[in-house]
Amino acid sequence: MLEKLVETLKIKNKRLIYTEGCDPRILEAASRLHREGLLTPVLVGEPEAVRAAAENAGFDIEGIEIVDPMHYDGFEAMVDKMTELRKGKMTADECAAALKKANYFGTMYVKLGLADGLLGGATYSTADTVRPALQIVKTRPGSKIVSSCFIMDRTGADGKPERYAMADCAINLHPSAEELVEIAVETAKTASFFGIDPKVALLSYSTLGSGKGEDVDKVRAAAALLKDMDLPFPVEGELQFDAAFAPEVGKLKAPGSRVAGEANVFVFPDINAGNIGYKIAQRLGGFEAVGPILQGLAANINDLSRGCSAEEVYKMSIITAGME
Ligand SMILES: CC(C)(COP(=O)(O)OP(=O)(O)OC[C@H]1O[C@@H](n2cnc3c(N)ncnc32)[C@H](O)[C@@H]1OP(=O)(O)O)[C@@H](O)C(=O)NCCC(=O)NCCS
Ligand SMILES: CC(=O)OP(=O)(O)O
Repeated sequence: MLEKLVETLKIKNKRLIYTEGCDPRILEAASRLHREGLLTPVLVGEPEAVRAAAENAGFDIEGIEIVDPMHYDGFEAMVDKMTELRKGKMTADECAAALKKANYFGTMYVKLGLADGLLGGATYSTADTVRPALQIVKTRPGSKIVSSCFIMDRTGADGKPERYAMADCAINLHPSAEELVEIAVETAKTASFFGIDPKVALLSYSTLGSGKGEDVDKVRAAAALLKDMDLPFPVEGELQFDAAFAPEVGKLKAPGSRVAGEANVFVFPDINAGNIGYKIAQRLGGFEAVGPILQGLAANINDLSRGCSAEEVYKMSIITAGME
């Protein structure tokens, strides 16, 4: 999955800042990435505390840079820059207070070009990891919203690898039809990057008019907008998950559809469905969930699930540093 990115990283020597420098999973992944020469980790935290945490957990962080917001030489300049960026929205005092925290400090570190990317969320919630990025880094040109997707991987019962993309499981609470369109397009791009030939299903509790309700109307509207666009991949909606995924149900409920029964990119109608859905696939379905990979942000910043493993931190580090 990550071969392409690993090769890029070996050449580029990217700096990645971690907002939770004392977390054992972060320390394990950072130590491994440093040892393998894939990137230059920068850990945020009080240096003695970070070193003690590494020693307790048994990871070698010799030679890894540690930055402490409370004793950072460029702190005043950082406050001034953030105050300028947040003009009319946050005062200088509010920016100074925010920057004492690792999530805001790390985000400004990236904004100032001192690191190429940021990975956080091993202990910070998604909201606290993503909000500084939304406020300071903002969306990249051409994107109206930041969204997210998970790449879901497992080896099937027949021994063959299975890979799907699921979105938006982490950021947008109640996306509008237009926002679902943007989420679908961005997720298809992310899926392609990870080797999926996208067939996009817009999920619902209804298949092509079998159920009624405002939520169905929203998903139908998004599907109609997508079908009117000149996209290089097929889209279908609204579809129930069984109609999207199971070939025999797809044929029955949506005959003639190019996506039904074969979908590999699943766009959920809202964050309730998305977050619950990906965690069910992960915990009951045995899928490895890599993400949430942020889409539409003007910098390489990613979140982790607090339930992540060190291996997931390692993979998300490679994705965060390596994706353009
Ligand atoms: C992402 C999230 C934290 C933003 O919420 P918030 O901070 O209350 O949002 P606000 O409306 O106050 O907006 C804060 C800023 O972010 C921007 N913003 C909010 N959502 C955005 C989005 N999806 N894309 C781009 N920008 C966004 C706003 O424009 C605003 O910018 P400004 O301060 O410069 O005007 C919120 O949508 C959220 O909590 N999402 C769910 C997170 C979660 O719990 N996930 C489940 C586990 S993964
Ligand atoms: C993505 C996600 O659900 O994150 P967390 O488990 O940290 O809430």
